[in-house]
Amino acid sequence: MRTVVKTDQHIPAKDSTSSPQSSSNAPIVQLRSVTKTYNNGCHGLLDVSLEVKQKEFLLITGPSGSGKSTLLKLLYGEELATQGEVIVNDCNVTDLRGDRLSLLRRRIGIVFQDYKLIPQRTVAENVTFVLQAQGFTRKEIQRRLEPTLKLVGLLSKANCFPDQLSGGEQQRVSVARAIVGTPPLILADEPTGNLDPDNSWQVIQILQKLNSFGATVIVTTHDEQLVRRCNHPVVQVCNGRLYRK
Ligand SMILES: Nc1ncnc2c1ncn2[C@@H]1O[C@H](COP(=O)(O)OP(=O)(O)OP(=O)(O)O)[C@@H](O)[C@H]1O
Repeated sequence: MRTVVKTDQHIPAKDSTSSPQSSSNAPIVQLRSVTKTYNNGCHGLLDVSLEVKQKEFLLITGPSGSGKSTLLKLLYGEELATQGEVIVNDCNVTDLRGDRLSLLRRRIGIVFQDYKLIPQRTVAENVTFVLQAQGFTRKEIQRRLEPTLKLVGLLSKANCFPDQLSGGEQQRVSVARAIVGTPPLILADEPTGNLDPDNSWQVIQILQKLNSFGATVIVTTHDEQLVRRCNHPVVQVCNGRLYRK
């Protein structure tokens, strides 16, 4: 059996005024004594500290309602911490608004649990939509599209619409959309939540490939079997508190 250790006692936090990190061993994500209390008084996270180094592949596990999604949402500024500091790419996310928050999000690929695909757009359009919004040239978009669809095994489905795809295929479109801009940080919220074991493993392998190319990957899952199969570092969230497994 694995030992469970409270991370908020064991994971060091760095000074918030530190200069930009350049070493590949530098943290890309830091949570320092973070508490998130929602407006209705519900605690999403309680006094959580965590450091994730560049190029790490971290799994966040825990039961439904424990705080996994809250943790990821704090990292891309969808939710703001009630207390503590959330540092991503040397930026204090709590202080970011407007353009500066958009800039940070461009450097984060997000795989949503419910895919969030646009039903009226094809696979190719769903994947390239974000690049267009970010001002990539048409040539650059075309250069990126084919290898990305190939990587997720959907080249032959480029012109299909989401409702013509299986759940696993739709999830892989959402993975393609998250990675096509080659972000240094990928956050995947239950990317295998609705998938069978084969499709789940396929998605994990795609994320592992991106990780081998240098991306930091953080994946939430409640699938203990998948956690054992992956053999990556794991932290567990229980009732809003974080433990290292
Ligand atoms: N917008 C919100 N307003 C109020 N409470 C919320 C909100 N979002 C989440 N919560 C609460 O915060 C706690 C953590 O929720 P969160 O979605 O982070 O859990 P989770 O571990 O991701 O769950 P699941 O595995 O079911 O997705 C839960 O008690 C939830 O009810």
